[in-house]
This record gives sequence, C-alpha cells and structure tokens, in this order.
Amino acid sequence: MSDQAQSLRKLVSSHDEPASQPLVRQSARIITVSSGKGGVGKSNFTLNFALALKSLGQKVLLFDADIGMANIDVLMGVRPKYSLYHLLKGERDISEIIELGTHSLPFIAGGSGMADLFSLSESDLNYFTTQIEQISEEMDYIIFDTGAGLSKETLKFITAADECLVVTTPEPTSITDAYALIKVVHGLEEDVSFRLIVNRVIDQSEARQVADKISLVANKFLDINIPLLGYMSDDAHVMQAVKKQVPFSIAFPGCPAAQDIYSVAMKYIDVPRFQPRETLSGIKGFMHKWLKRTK
Ligand SMILES: Nc1ncnc2c1ncn2[C@@H]1O[C@H](COP(=O)(O)OP(=O)(O)OP(=O)(O)O)[C@@H](O)[C@H]1O
Repeated sequence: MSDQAQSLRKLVSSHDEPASQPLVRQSARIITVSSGKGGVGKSNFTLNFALALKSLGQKVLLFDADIGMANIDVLMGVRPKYSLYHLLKGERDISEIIELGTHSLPFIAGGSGMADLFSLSESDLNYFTTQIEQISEEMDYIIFDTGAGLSKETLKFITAADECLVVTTPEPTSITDAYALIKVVHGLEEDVSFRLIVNRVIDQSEARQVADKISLVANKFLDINIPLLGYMSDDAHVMQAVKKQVPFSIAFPGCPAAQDIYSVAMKYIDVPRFQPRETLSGIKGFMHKWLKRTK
C-alpha cells in the first residue's frame, strides 16, 4: 500500500474498526444534498447528517461543492489551510487537502478552487479524477453539499451522483423550487434517485404532507416516486449553533433538530439501500458522468 493510501486510511479510520481488519470495500456511495431554493437549511442538514453517519461508524467524506457560498468550514468554526484550489494547482495531493473538522470529520473545503474545477485541461481533469477515485476506496459515503438552484455546476454534480437528497421547507416557494429541481435533474439523467428532507417542520405530519405534495406531482408528471427520508424540526438551537460556529448536533445534542438528524442517519443506513449496492455507479460512474458534462 502506498504512503498516501496509508495516510488516507489513518485519516478516515473509525475508532470502532480494528486496525487489523481487512478492508474489502466497494466504491463509496456518492450523495449530493441540494435544494431548489436557497436558505432552506441544506448546509446545516448536510454537515450534521455527515457527523451523525460518522458517529454511527460510517466513513464519510464531506465535500463542500457550493460554488458561490461554500460555508461548511464556517459552520464548524474551522479555517482550512488548503482547499480544492491547492489540489487543482498541483500544490497539494488529495490526502493533504482533506481537512479534519468537528469530531475529526474529513472534509474538503470548496472555496475558490470550485470555480477552477470547471475550466480544467484534459490532463488536469484526469489527475483530479485519479485523486478522487483513490480516496473513494476508503469511504462508505462521499457527500457533496451543492449550491441551491439550477446552476450548470450544481446540475453537473447532482446528475453524476447516485442519489440526491432534496431539502425543502414547508413554504410553498420552497416546495415549488424543490419540484423544479427534481424535474430538471430527472430530465437530464433518469438514473439519479431522490429522497426528501423536509426542514423546519412543526411535526412529522407536516413533513408527510409536504412529501405527499411533491410525490403526487412527481408521480403524475415524471412517473417517479420521491420518498420522504426524514425531517428536521424548526428549532431555535440551529440558529444558536450557527452563531457559535459549532454544528447543532454537537452544540446541543439533545435538541429536537439533533434528535431528528440522528433518526435520519439511522434510517439512512438501516433501511435496505434504495438501490442495490451493485447497481450503484460509485465514484467511477460519478466521475465518468461528471466529466462528460464538464467537457
Ligand atoms: N431546523 C431549523 N430550525 C431553525 N432554523 C433553521 C433550521 N434549519 C436552518 N435554519 C436557519 O436557516 C439558516 C440557513 O441555513 P443553511 O445555511 O443551512 O441554509 P442553506 O440552504 O445551506 O443556505 P444557502 O442556500 O445559502 O447555502 C440557518 O443559519 C438557521 O438560522
């Protein structure tokens, strides 16, 4: 095993996995978290969802792919030394740009490098692909926090991934925009599956009502099901945690939103996979599709 592969393994290894256990892994599951409308709680959900999965023993890499508004580092109160920019400029390799955030969550800060990602030469793109494929072998999940809306860059990430978790609130504008996102992505790439996260709800039945509305229309016009993965309560602790720059599930572990996020993470890993594992395209499929749309 190369030095780089060894350092990556060390970086992502979870405390409950014995060092001697052989790692027979398939490619990581590639998830994007997105929303039609901005400001619906997508980044807070993504970060705390990744932390919850990690605390459940999963190996997770969080990739801040929100081009204009990368702020995962701000939510954790950390200042990353390196970002994607340094990888793309050939100044650092992939293991060096993976920063450790709250509770040692591995993440790649987006920042200015994200824009460069879309104007790389063929050979630089190949280098980026090889680097990303290398880390994927060490992960269970790679989660991309994408920008909100229908920008070309966001759509490239979503259409290349295995699954998109769509975050919406119960507001009609947010619901309409969530459906618009699903419709556009589905029109571009039918293989992407969707699940819904309804944020800022009073209770489960409100989340169910929102999910039913979206599912009904998606069923009728797109002939697809959009299951509800889970919800997060409207909870003042979220804003307090944002101000403290500590993820809410760590700052206030017993708060309603934190309890909800753990339920979502447990459901995510417990429920039989939405697609059988063998049919997932994994990082190779992701990079193939992503490159196709980037060239
Ligand atoms: N469950 C919640 N309860 C109460 N407030 C919330 C909740 N979720 C999010 N918020 C509030 O919404 C704000 C925006 O959240 P966040 O930055 O996660 O949204 P976003 O969708 O990622 O935004 P952007 O589109 O700018 O990337 C938070 O700072 C917080 O104040």
